[in-house]
Amino acid sequence: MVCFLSSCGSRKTIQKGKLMDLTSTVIIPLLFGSLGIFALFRLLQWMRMRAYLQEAVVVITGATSGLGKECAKAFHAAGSKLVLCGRDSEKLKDLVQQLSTMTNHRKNTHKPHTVVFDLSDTKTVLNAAEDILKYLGHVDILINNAGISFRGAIVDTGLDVDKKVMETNYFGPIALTKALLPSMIKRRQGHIVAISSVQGKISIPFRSAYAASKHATQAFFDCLRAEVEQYDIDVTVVSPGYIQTNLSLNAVTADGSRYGVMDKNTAEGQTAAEVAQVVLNAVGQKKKEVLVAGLTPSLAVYLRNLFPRLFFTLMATRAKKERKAKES
Ligand SMILES: NC(=O)C1=CN([C@@H]2O[C@H](COP(=O)(O)OP(=O)(O)OC[C@H]3O[C@@H](n4cnc5c(N)ncnc54)[C@H](OP(=O)(O)O)[C@@H]3O)[C@@H](O)[C@H]2O)C=CC1
Ligand SMILES: CCCCCCCCCCCCCCCC(=O)OCC(=O)COP(=O)(O)O
Repeated sequence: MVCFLSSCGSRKTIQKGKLMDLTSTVIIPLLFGSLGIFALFRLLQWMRMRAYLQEAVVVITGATSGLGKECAKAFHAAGSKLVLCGRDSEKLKDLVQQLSTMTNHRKNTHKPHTVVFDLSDTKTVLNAAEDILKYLGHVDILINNAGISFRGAIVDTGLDVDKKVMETNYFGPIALTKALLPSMIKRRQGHIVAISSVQGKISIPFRSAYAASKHATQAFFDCLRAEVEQYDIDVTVVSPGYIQTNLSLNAVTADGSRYGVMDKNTAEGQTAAEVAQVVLNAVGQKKKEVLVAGLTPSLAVYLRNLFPRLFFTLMATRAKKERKAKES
């Protein structure tokens, strides 16, 4: 019996030794090897992204404010050649001045070009596209960022207001995209980005024109992605939740006037600089779509798709509550 116990003990010791051998000869080298390969892969991915953005001709609409302005800073710092678009030439000049003071010692930065046009006027959009191609020869990355929001009840809203939001958020960006697309197809190279919204995936009360324009944006650029893949052109749709910008201040209301209120959700949203970094990385990694939102807006998207009846009930309750708050 004593002899049996001692043989058991020594077998356990041998097994323990074998396990330690296996850990030191196989598991640890395998673990470190995999970590090394992963780190190398990420480094190569990062280098490829940096090379892609450096010297790329990047057109950004709505560069005078909020997310567009922060995207301008992020892409400028990455060494891209910018074409900054906006309606206000003074604001664009100020931004160029601001960018010229941002130095990046490790990168060659470029003085941006500016183009002034109104997205809701298709003729000026087409002229702008012509000018961009004339002066820069080609566009590598188009960031359709400019947009306006809306606040109002459908029953009170004139069709001219719906059209204005649609012109700015949908027809303007698609006109610019269509005008630049043939040159991208010819070069078999290009990247088109649409800054949509969580409201391109869900619809909330008193945002009809805005949510409709963002749903149309999502649909158009999803179709485009499929159609241009054969020409090696990439399409990225970015869907942010609330961002701390002037979007609510600049929103139009049912009668076409400016809303002029900084909403609590907007003021408490993500910073525009944070979202601009997400846009930069999404473009660098050629992502097809990105949802960049807090917990509630993100869950709302899943709820809309998985439990639509519950989502519709919640939205109806929200509409009643908001109407009551307005009346009191
Ligand atoms: N802020 C938020 O919570 C969210 C924003 N987004 C989207 O982000 C994008 C940027 O908006 P954001 O930075 O937040 O808002 P801002 O109001 O701060 O910026 C909007 C930009 O769009 C430009 N713009 C508006 N109308 C026109 C027009 N007719 N022609 C040309 N340019 C125009 C503005 O120019 P100007 O200075 O001349 O007015 C401004 O540069 C929009 O597409 C918006 O829908 C998406 C989700 C959330
Ligand atoms: C924690 C459990 C949550 C479960 C989900 C309940 C669903 C509640 C509804 C939430 C609605 C979220 C709306 C998000 C809207 C949004 O992020 O929009 C981004 C914008 O484009 C903002 O534009 P706006 O003009 O509306 O300020």
